[in-house]
Amino acid sequence: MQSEAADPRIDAAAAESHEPQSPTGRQIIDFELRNSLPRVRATSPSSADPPPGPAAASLVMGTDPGSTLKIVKGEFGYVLEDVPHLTDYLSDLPTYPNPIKENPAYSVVKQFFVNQDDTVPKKVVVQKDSPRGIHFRRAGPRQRVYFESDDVNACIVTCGGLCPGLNTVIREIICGLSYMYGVDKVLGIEGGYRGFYARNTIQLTPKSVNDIHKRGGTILSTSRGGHDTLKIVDNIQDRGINQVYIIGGDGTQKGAAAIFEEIRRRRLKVAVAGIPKTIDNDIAVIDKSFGFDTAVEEAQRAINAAHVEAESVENGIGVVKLMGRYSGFIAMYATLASRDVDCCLIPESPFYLEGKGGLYEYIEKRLKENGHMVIVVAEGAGQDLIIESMKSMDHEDASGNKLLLDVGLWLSQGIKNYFTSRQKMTINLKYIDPTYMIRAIPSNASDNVYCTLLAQSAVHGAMAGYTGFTVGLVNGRQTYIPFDRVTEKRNKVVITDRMWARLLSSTNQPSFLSSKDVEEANIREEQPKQTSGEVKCMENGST
Ligand SMILES: Nc1ncnc2c1ncn2[C@@H]1O[C@H](COP(=O)(O)OP(=O)(O)O)[C@@H](O)[C@H]1O
Ligand SMILES: O=P(O)(O)OC[C@H]1O[C@](O)(COP(=O)(O)O)[C@@H](O)[C@@H]1O
Ligand SMILES: [Mg+2]
Repeated sequence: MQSEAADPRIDAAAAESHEPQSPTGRQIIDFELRNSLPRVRATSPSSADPPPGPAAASLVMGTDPGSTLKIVKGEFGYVLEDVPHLTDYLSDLPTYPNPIKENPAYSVVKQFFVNQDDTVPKKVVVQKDSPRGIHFRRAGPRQRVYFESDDVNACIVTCGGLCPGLNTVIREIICGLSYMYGVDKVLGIEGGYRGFYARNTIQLTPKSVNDIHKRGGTILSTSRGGHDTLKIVDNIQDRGINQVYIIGGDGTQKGAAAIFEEIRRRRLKVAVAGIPKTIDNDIAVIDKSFGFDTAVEEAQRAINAAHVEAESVENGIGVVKLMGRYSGFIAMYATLASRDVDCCLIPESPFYLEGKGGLYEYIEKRLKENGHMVIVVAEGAGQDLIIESMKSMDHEDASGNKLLLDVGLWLSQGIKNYFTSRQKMTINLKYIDPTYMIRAIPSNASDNVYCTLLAQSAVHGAMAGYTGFTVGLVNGRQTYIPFDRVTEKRNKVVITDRMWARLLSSTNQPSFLSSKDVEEANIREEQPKQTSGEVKCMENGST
C-alpha cells in the first residue's frame, strides 16, 4: 500500500556514482560516523570473517542531526540503504557459527542462510531504463552470529496503542531465540518504555508464553509517553541487556532510534531491533503492519450490523466509526471489502456537509434511491470541521499524538439535526463504534503467520549483529529497514491513487474534492519528502 512516487535519493546517488569502483562494482568510500566516533575505514571484503554486509558503505547525513544513513552504491543507480551493525562502532568482535546449523528442524533446509549481499528493492514497478533504485537488506539467518547463546540477555517491550498480534510477536521472539539460538534469558519489560525504569520485569520462557497468541492485547501491558532515553539506556546497561526488541508504531520506532543512537554513543554491544506495530497502518515503507488484516476483517462485523439495522427500517442510516487517527486505511479497506458501504470518510480526504455536492445532499439522494445507507468514518476524519463547530483547542496524548474529538457522535448528531430541522424525511440513524473491540482481539491466522516471520526476522538480525533497524515486509520480502526510513514520514492514503478511485466507484460517493484539491493532492504526492537535514554522501575523507 505504498505509493511509488519518484524518489530523489536515487538520482542524487546515481549522479554521484563517480567514486572509484571496487572489484564488485561498488563504490568504496571512507566514512566517518557523524557523532565523532573513531574514524572507521570501509574495507574491501576479507575472506577470514566476511564483514556483515556489502564490502563498504558510506555514511550519509540522515534526516535528523546526529542520525546517519549507511549507503552502499552499485552500478546502474543501485543504492542500498543499509542498517547499522555492531562492527560499525565496535572492532574485533568475535563471531560464532550459527547454531541453527545443528538444529534438526532447519538442517534439512538446503539454502537456509541468507546470502550476505541479498537486498530487496523498494520499488518493484520499473521501466526499461529505470535506475535500480533504493534497496534494503534482506532479513534472515546469517552463517555467523555475534552472540553466543549463553551470552544473550534479551528484553522485549510493547509501546503505544493495542493491535491484534502483539502477543504473537512476543511469543515468537521468545520461541525463536530459544528454539533456533538456544537463548533462555529473555526479560519482559512491563508497561511500555517507562517500564525500563519504573516497573517490574518478568522472565519470559517458551512455556510461560505458550498460548498467549490466542489472547488480544499484550501480556507486557503498554503505555504512551514516558520515553526517557538516558534512563532507559542506563537501565539496559545496568541489567546487562544486550538485545532489545521494541514492538510499537511510528512513535515507538522514533523512541527506538533514540535508544539506538545513545547505545552507539556509549559504544555498547547491544542490538536494538524494532518490530513495527500499528492498527492504523501508518508506518512508511513496509507493505502493511501486522494486525491490519485482522482489524479489517473484524470491522466487517460492525459494518454488517450497521447494514442490517439500516436496511430493516425506513430511511435507515448506519454510521460506523473505525480507528485511524491520521491514516484512513482501515476504513478504506473495510469499505472495499464490505460492498455494503455508501460513503467512507477518512482523514486524508476532506469533505463538507451542507450545500451542493455536500454529504447531506448525498445522503438524501441515496435514501430516496435505496431506502437505507451505511457510512463508515475513520476517527481522524473531519476534525477540522468539528473544531470549527465546537471551537475546541487541539489536545494531545502523553506521546504527543493528537487527541481526537468523536467524529462518529458529531456526524450522527449533525445528520439527525439536518433531517429533523428541514422536515425533509424521517430518518432512523444507528451509530456503532467498534474501535476498541477491533484492536483488542487476537490476530487471525494470516496475521499470526506474519507475526511469526517478523519476530523470527528480528531475532535473526539481532543475532547477526545488526542493530538500529526495523524489520518489515517490503514487496513481500522480510527486510531490515533503517529507523530513519520508517520514521521520516507517515504512511497515508493517497486520494489520487487508483485504490481510492476504486473505493469511490464502489460507494458512488462524491469525492467532495474541488479540482484545486485534486491538483494540490497531486503536488503533495510528487514533492520529494522535505528532510530536516540534507541527505548527502561524504566523499573520500571529506565531509
Ligand atoms: N519522537 C519520539 N521520540 C522518542 N520517543 C517517542 C517519540 N514519539 C513517541 N515516543 C514514545 O513512543 C511510545 C509510543 O508512542 P505512541 O505514539 O504513543 O504509539 P505508537 O508508537 O504505537 O504510534 C511512547 O512511550 C512515546 O513516549
Ligand atoms: O489508545 P488510545 O490512547 O485511546 O488512542 C487511540 C489511538 O490509538 C490507535 O488505535 C493506534 O495508535 P498507535 O498505533 O499510534 O498507538 C489509533 O488508531 C487511535 O486513534
Ligand atoms: Mg502511532
